[in-house]
Amino acid sequence: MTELENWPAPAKLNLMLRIVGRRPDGYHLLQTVFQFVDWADSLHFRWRDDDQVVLATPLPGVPPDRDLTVRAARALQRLTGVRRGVEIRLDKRLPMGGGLGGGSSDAATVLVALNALWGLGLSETALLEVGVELGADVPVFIKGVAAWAEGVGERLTPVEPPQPWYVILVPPCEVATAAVFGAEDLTRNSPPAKISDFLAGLCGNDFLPVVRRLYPQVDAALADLARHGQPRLTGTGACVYAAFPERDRAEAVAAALARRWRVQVARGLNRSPLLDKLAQLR
Ligand SMILES: C[C@@](CO)(OP(=O)(O)O)[C@H](O)COP(=O)(O)OP(=O)(O)OC[C@H]1O[C@@H](n2ccc(N)nc2=O)[C@H](O)[C@@H]1O
Ligand SMILES: Nc1ncnc2c1ncn2[C@@H]1O[C@H](COP(=O)(O)OP(=O)(O)O)[C@@H](O)[C@H]1O
Repeated sequence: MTELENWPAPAKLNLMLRIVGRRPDGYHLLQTVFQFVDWADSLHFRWRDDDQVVLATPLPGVPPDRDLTVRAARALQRLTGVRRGVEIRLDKRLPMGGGLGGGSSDAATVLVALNALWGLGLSETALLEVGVELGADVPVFIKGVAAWAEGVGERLTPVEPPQPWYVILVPPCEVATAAVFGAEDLTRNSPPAKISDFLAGLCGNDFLPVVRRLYPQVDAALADLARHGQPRLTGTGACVYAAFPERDRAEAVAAALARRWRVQVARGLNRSPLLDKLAQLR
């Protein structure tokens, strides 16, 4: 049954990221811009006769009970009391710990898909509340539109930046988000920017110097990419990317870098393919 299959969970890029303060609980207050790309995990569901949530495709290094897909489905069961079970199959294509938000996107897709398929009728606001408990990046994937984000990333304002072709390099390392947030030399007091500053190209990523220092492979990827375009870091990395207006140019740059790096060409998207999949149900 195709409505249970091929639910997309796209990657995001952080087009800028500033750290503008800290909450009393130590969490950092950010300003960031999220845009999706057409590079995605894919999720498939199968109903069960009991009320268990089972992951048929566990990820290396992630106990199934900790997997964000399983946690998302169980959060829906707890919230609504629904007594339905599901087997989840995850085609994992996005690198983990790469700053592409794959785990958060998987969680958002489970929330949106099961809310619809189980007929739970939860509002978007209710889904966003469940989502942010699973991770700060989950809400933007639920909303499914490119956004300027504040707070820890949950206060979202839609934006429509250009949708270029990106060359994304995947360095062979995972960045420990908590360690980078905890680095002594991290800038934590950037002056708040405005959306117009971002649109004028004035904002970078405050994590860049720290991640370059701690992860030589990220530093090398940025240097290689700089020979072809303007390199940027997504989130806390490890992935780095550069934008090109033409697909052909992006493909040529990717080909030049492929000997040394895992590389992916992807189109920027201001609307998530998850919204299109959901619309097909209606
Ligand atoms: C930096 C961003 C930008 O999109 O993404 P990634 O690079 O991870 O994709 C996100 O804000 C990542 O948010 P989230 O996905 O919730 O972070 P987690 O890995 O759960 O956080 C790990 C740890 O980092 C610290 N942390 C995280 C977020 C935040 N705003 N302030 C923090 O201080 C906390 O110590 C937290 O326990
Ligand atoms: N379904 C999932 N996909 C990816 N990572 C997951 C998932 N569930 C839990 N995780 C955990 O979340 C961590 C961060 O994953 P991910 O979202 O891919 O990276 P990032 O936060 O850097 O963008 C992983 O290293 C893994 O331990």
